[in-house]
Amino acid sequence: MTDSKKLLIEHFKQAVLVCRNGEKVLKGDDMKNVALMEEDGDNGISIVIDSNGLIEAVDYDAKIQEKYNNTKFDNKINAKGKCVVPGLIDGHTHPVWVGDRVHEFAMKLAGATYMDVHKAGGGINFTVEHTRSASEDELFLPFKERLERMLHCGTTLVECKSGYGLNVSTEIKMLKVIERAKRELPIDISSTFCGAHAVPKGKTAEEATEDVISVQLPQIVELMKNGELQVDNIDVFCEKGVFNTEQTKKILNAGVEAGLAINFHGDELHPTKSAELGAELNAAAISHLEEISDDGIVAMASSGTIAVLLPTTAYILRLKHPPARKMIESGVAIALGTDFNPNAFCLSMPLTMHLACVNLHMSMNESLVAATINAAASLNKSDTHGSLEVGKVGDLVIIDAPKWEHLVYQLAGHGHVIKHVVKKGNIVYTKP
Ligand SMILES: N=CN[C@@H](CCC(=O)O)C(=O)O
Ligand SMILES: [Zn+2]
Repeated sequence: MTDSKKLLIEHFKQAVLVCRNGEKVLKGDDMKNVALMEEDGDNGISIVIDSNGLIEAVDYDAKIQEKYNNTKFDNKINAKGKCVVPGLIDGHTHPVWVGDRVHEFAMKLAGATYMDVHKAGGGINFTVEHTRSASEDELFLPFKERLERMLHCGTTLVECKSGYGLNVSTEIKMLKVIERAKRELPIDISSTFCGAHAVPKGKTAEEATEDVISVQLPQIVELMKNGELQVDNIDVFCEKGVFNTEQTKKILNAGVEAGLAINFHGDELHPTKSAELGAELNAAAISHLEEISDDGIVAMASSGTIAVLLPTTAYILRLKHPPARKMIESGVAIALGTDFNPNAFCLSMPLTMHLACVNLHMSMNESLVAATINAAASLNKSDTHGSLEVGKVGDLVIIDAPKWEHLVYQLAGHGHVIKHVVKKGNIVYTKP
């Protein structure tokens, strides 16, 4: 009697493992060299995914055929001439909301800045109004569609924030909608409480800080205790005119006391010494960092805090880009995120990787590392995600091209280039 496995993918041309020796994060020159296997003449490469959806073997066809000769597979894919990369990981999104902001895109194209729109009552506060009055079902449906579109772009693990409630009932509603997606969709989610995403109308920043710490967080902790919510990270928008460094520190510390990992917005529109603060607090990750200081770079390199860079933000808002090269050369680990939100409507990691290459001057290898193992590390998940190594989840993307780089090179071409997306050994998307 032979045991059966979930999936065999065979005969492919390149397997981009990303890591080979269980590395949890890649920095500096190590971001340049992704671990890769190439077919050897007629001997292609195969991957076996076991009945639990974990990677059991990655090797040349001949070796796999010999070892698994008598094994039954639920599914087989002949990937001759194709390439395989790990499932992509989106390190930063705001995907739970209703009420688009296409009108604001027009305003920004006409010259308004992000803060002009925000101060005029638009921006986050516009989305808050719509999201507060939506039911859980009304929030879930567009969220589900967005997650499905992310999956079709190759994303198999995504960080999802609350933050369009700014009061306890709507923040909890958003986090519950995220829990429902975890149950119903074949995508892994790292859930982030971002009750300090903006100062709600009618409150000062000081009052909002107090509300997040003394009202919102304790109720979320109760729901975590009784199993209704499973929240992973705490986030704050640390920015001039939003939450200052002192307020940010208080909220992040309260999050840590509640058992959450620090993963916050900082140094985006103005320098706020967010990088220095995150390093001091041993943050898992800081996002944006367009305005990071030289001291901030040094501090993040020594604390090991991951920089989640969001090239769509600077692109859409015509801001200066974060100094990715300087950060990489100084030893800061870089991850990437789409920053999907009503201001930056981008669900595609391949497009984000392309922008990172062109605008942040990253190489394609660096962009893949940033979209896999380093993004996993920013979510404390690089033990299980982010590379094609034995024992990790069987999440991968099969690329219909002779080199994996076509995923990045073909600008907005992911719909054509991605043939299959596999989540835990299940084929969850096949190009029509
Ligand atoms: N900067 C703060 N938060 C978002 C924007 C959210 C919004 O505008 O709705 C970001 O990461 O870009
Ligand atoms: Zn954001």
